[in-house]
Amino acid sequence: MASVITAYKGVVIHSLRFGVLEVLESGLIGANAQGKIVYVHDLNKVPLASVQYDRLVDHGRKLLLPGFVDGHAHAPQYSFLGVGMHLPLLEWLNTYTFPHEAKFADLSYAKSMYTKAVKRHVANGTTTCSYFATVHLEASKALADIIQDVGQRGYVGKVNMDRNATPELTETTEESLANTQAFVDYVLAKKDDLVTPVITPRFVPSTTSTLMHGLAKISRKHSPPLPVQSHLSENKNEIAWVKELHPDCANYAQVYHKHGLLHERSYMAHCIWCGGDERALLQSTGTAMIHCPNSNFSLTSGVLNVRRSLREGIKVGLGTDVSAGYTTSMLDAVRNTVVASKLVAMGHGSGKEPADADEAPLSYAEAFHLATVGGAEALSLEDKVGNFVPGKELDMLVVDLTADDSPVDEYEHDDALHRFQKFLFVGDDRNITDVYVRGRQVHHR
Ligand SMILES: O=c1[nH]c(=O)c2nc[nH]c2[nH]1
Ligand SMILES: [Zn+2]
Repeated sequence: MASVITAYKGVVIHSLRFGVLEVLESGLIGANAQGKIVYVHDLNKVPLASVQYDRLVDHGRKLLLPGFVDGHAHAPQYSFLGVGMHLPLLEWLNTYTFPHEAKFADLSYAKSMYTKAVKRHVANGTTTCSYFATVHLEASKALADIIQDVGQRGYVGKVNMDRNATPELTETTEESLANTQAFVDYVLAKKDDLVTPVITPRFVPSTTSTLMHGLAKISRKHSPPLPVQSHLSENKNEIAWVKELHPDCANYAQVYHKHGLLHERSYMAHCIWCGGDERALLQSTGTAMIHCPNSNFSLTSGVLNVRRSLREGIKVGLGTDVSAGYTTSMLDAVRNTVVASKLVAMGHGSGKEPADADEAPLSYAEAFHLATVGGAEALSLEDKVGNFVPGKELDMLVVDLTADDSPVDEYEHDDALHRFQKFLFVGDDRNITDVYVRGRQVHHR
């Protein structure tokens, strides 16, 4: 029997290629009962009467956009979102992050905080999110359960730390590996491909060589390997510390590589200060960068030259980095990506190379591509999400610029692209009326 098709009518805007948007003023997206996109039509060319569907949802002048992919967020850090923005990385970790993360030993506290965090990300239009949990096994399992209950597409990792953490957060190497294996087994036993376990060494200073080797082994036991997420070259003091800990390695990225942690399903937050050799290593291993500009400004870490990384063939996605970044909103990541690229264009990029000052800033279409398709590529989800290409799954936002409490005004002279730009730069979660993941509605306001 043919699958039931639901057709969504509205103003369809999505990114086909870097900087290339498709805009359908009168668009129609069809999805089957499994949530797969079966067609996208331009109703100015194809009459509605000729299209097959079982149910029509008419969103009128509302925008239909692909959901955002947040490539890097710390779910426990939602508990102090907006606090501590006056400190640089290492001081911020010791003063705020570690004490707050220690509280996730308490499972009922963890469940309550993780529920708030995941719902807030979804309400802001993040249909796919890659989360760090904490070192705690039970709380990490609870985060995976909550992502599944809410219906978000989630990548989730139990964090590993067996050195240079506070006593409450320091695991033994054996415990860290055993609990990671238990976490992976727990998530895979769900047999739900919306929830994926991720190997999550916090960063080089907090993981010993033995632990890094063991984690790589857990990842590479699978084919394709389990995803690996971590932090790389964020802050100059952090980089100097890594050099002290691993004097035999030429650079920071080389430490992960030497331990087997860079492969086609690895993605690293920040990468601000990566030199040419490190970037070449990321490119050749298929490791993606997750650009988190709000975090990079907030912790005074630096400014990544995104266009150069893309030109060199490195996959780039965007992240909020909650709560070194002070919002769950990927709209903010889009805006700050544009701002960071303008700083680079004005010669203020980090790890400067002569070409920096000639770099063109990123356009809104390019930044939106990174927040959707780029993130999907970074997480190896490009065959499933990122845009509305038939065969992919329907992860979609319905955006109403005329919502009662909308922060945006629209006028008769605003065409679809003007309205889209207004949402990107002025809109917020009040404009996001509905969120769908794999064709299932997971949020409505
Ligand atoms: O932005 C960051 N957030 C963190 O929690 C963290 N841990 C190590 N390095 C980090 N960077
Ligand atoms: Zn982070």
